[in-house]
Amino acid sequence: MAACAFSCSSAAAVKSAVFVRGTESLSVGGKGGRVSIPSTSLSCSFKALSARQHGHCLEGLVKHTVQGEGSCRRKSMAVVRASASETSEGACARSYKITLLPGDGIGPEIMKVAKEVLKMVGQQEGMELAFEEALVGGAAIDEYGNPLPDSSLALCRNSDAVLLAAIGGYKWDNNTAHLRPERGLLGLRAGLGAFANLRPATVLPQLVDASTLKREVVEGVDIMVVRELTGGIYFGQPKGFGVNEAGERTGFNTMIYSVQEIDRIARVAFEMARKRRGRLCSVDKSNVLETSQLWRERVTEIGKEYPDVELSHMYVDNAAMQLIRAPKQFDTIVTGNIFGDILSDEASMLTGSIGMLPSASVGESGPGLFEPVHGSAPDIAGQDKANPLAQVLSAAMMLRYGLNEPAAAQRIEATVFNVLDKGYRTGDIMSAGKTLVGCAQMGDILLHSLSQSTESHAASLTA
Ligand SMILES: NC(=O)c1ccc[n+]([C@@H]2O[C@H](COP(=O)([O-])OP(=O)(O)OC[C@H]3O[C@@H](n4cnc5c(N)ncnc54)[C@H](O)[C@@H]3O)[C@@H](O)[C@H]2O)c1
Ligand SMILES: CC(C)[C@H](C(=O)O)[C@@H](O)C(=O)O
Repeated sequence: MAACAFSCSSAAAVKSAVFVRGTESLSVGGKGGRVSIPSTSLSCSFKALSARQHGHCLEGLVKHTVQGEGSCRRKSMAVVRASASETSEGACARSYKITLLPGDGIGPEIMKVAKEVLKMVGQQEGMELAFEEALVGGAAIDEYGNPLPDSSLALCRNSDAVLLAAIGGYKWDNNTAHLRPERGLLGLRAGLGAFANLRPATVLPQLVDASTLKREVVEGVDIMVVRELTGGIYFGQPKGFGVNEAGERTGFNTMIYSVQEIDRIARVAFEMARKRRGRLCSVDKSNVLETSQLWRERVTEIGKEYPDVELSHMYVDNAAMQLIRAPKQFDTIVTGNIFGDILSDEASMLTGSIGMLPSASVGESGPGLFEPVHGSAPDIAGQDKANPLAQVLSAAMMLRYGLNEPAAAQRIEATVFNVLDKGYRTGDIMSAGKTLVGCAQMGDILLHSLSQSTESHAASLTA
């Protein structure tokens, strides 16, 4: 596994113009936090969030430790990795262990595309990518009677990054709770400590008309939803089924957040907002819920550390409405687990399709988890109709946020951009005058376009 060090100052260390615009650097975990998302300058921070020189780099997201200025110069980047090996060209190869979790439904179809794209971009960027696959969700229930076998979690934990497709399907919908695919996903997120879920919703110019909303409403939308992922009502105890005084069956869950859980996700969100357009909207239901009252109080308190970020608060019901009414008012949104689940799905429709939205889930230590926002789409599984772009873009987020390989990430994003520019569309984003393709064909087109990409071409899209 890669233990790396890097210190780069490259114009080619790309700022993505497309999907994570302006979010080049982000430290997770607050003061003393251990995860840093790479910046355009590819220097890392640790402890003091503002100390973005070189020095400490994250242990955590990529389990890397900085060892000083790189001695291997590749293209315009100075990169050194403890495990770097010499390639036949004498260039430094960075080695990464990536666990792939294809999961269920359309998962295997879209993962196949993403894997091929990663293989090609790995060659182009001089990375050694070692892939291992494991079962999770329904596929793991079928094989092992467990939606998250210990072996799958162990493999993930021992990776540099985890790329998940999606889990779930009709077949397992009536299983008892511990034998549901969703339980595997939640266990994975918790098991990796991936508490911060970054869900960008960016309307690409090519897809403005794919949205069900009016062009003038969605054009230019660029929102980052920062969703708390390992707390709240999803994990609160007690939960279960019972019987009330009238003898009726009941079901109950507990929505609970601790100060520490709120503070750390708030810091992630403030950092994110600071790197974007400097506006953070915290979404809660503090007019009703005590959990939300604490949430609002703590977010306001943490906000004092970020005087440069404009903080606002909004009730979740209003936020759901405002996202449709005037989505451009939002820059960065921070919210709890269940509100984030719902709002990010809603935000996906601004962009045309949930099939376009990637996500990154990161924690204070351990590898990050990268997955599309969408589910296993059982209604179209096995029909070659799935849009693989959210999966491919999740792979790009993995490269940028999980492996600190922004040039490779940007190369993928530019390729997606190009393919859309040329008019290729899967069914979910199809519009008049465009060319309808299936999942596999979209993969072939991506590979063809990627094979023709050059660094200068990729960089020109971000200029
Ligand atoms: N992260 C995950 O693994 C995840 C996320 C959400 C839902 N799920 C699970 O997925 C299953 C189905 O859930 P659902 O139907 O509510 O949500 P879904 O996201 O799977 O599908 C919703 C709709 O969007 C379409 N869609 C989704 N992804 C698409 C893609 N890449 N290309 C084209 N169309 C796409 C589907 O065909 C469907 O019509 C459930 O078992 C659910 O628990 C898993
Ligand atoms: C499948 C389910 C557990 C999951 C969630 O609710 O978090 C999904 O909806 C998502 O958004 O990734």
